[in-house]
Amino acid sequence: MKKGYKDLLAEANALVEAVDAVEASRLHGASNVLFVDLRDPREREREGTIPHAFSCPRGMLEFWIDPDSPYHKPVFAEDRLFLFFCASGWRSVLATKTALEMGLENVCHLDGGFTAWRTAGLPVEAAPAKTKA
Ligand SMILES: O=S(=O)([O-])[S-]
Repeated sequence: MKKGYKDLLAEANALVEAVDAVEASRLHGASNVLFVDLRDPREREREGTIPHAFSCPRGMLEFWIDPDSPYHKPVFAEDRLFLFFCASGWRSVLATKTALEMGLENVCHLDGGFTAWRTAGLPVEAAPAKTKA
């Protein structure tokens, strides 16, 4: 392996701002902060999510951020702090590094992810499966 996952994580951790669950809970609810849930829909349905989190499956991140992409989501063009989280913090630190490299300046990730949030006794809401219209 030219560069393994540990190398990628170390590089990202050196660059990216991490917030712990308590710090994240202080940011939660502020209108200029968007919590971005990178987990897959099945993880969200099984575990629930952080209230009002915006769901962006990790695989779509680059395409939803880039305004030149046909899949762009305007929410990523808003002037906000984007707080990325996943289950335990690996996907989110890599995703946050990517978001920074793409030009989003106001970004951080939740150290320990949703697991740390739930373990801290912070609020969780159900994330029901989307029903087809
Ligand atoms: O990417 S992960 O930390 O949720 S396993």
